[in-house]
Amino acid sequence: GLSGGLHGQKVVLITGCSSGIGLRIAVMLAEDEKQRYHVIATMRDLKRKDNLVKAAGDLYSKTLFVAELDVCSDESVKQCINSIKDRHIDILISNAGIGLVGPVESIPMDEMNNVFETNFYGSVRLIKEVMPDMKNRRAGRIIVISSVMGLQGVAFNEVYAASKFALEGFCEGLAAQLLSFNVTLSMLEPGPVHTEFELKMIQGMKEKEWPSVDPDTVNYFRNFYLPGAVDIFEILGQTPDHIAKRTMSVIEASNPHFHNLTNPLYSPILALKYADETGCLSVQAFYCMLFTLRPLMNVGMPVLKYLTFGFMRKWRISPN
Ligand SMILES: NC(=O)C1=CN([C@@H]2O[C@H](COP(=O)(O)OP(=O)(O)OC[C@H]3O[C@@H](n4cnc5c(N)ncnc54)[C@H](OP(=O)(O)O)[C@@H]3O)[C@@H](O)[C@H]2O)C=CC1
Ligand SMILES: CC1=C(/C=C/C(C)=C/C=C/C(C)=C/C=O)C(C)(C)CCC1
Repeated sequence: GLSGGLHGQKVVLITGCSSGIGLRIAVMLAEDEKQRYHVIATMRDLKRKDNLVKAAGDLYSKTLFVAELDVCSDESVKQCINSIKDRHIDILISNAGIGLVGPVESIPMDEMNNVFETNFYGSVRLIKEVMPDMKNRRAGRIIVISSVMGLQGVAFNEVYAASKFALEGFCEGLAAQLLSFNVTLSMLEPGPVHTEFELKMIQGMKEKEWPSVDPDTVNYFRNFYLPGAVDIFEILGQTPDHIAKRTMSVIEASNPHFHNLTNPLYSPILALKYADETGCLSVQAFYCMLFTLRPLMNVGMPVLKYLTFGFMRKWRISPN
């Protein structure tokens, strides 16, 4: 069965565990020395479970169990939650998500819908199904994998950022409501993380044609944004392991925070938004870093490095 593990074990359900961050969180919790967690690692397509099963090794069927769950389907979510003993979930980790990069004018509306259906409604659907039981029991933890792009937009990622902004707004309201039921809700806001997400975001974009987009925009995207994004991942990229450790510390905290930014090197970029309430500072700085500084003298990235490493080095903070 999916649950009914050792006495006193916490039941954890995680979405999107076929790869990346979800896979690492599932395995790390299953590897807990004190075996405190009964992990239900879910994915939409069980044919993709091999990497997870291999990473879990001996723990598969001991502390880690695999189940099917597609966050885009009401039926799939209900079926999975109903299959759990007493529908009892102590810790819910909403991780499943997809990226979307490229000039807005080239993206069909149904692709935008799919991103919202997965990243926003996918989390909403899951939380809506699990939350009433947590409220009833007056206990529970919900952790949502958001993104720095849930707090600050990035050029050519408009729709992805919007889906994560939506999630942040939804969860900020809910977190306050849930406190009176002793249920905590926390967001994780990672910057770039080396997963399949990165491959899809960068590799997948290099060969792509943009027939319906004007040449200037295509030029900005291909020759300014993409190399910039490659640099950002190279300079700031974290491992899924880092995000899993951070998730673990949120789970174990007695009073978990609502926002949990995982990458101290990204914080100075985010600080631009909060340093100037008119919004001009961050919009202008992004414009300069992306379109003017970088190509002119190839100083865009040094500026970024100064913003991040320059400020942070003296406090000896590293991305991993
Ligand atoms: N990598 C990064 O730079 C960052 C990622 N994030 C967020 O982290 C989360 C995990 O992404 P990451 O591990 O990097 O990327 P991956 O692409 O490696 O993993 C995404 C996971 O989500 C799953 N998924 C997609 N659609 C659905 C669905 N409808 N139902 C269930 N599962 C689904 C994928 O399954 P399948 O294998 O079937 O496609 C996969 O298991 C996402 O929410 C992402 O937005 C946040 C900040 C930075
Ligand atoms: C190119 C470029 C940028 C790109 C940032 C990127 C690419 C961030 C990626 C974040 C991810 C992948 C989050 C996932 O959820 C900045 C710093 C905004 C400004 C300078 C130029």
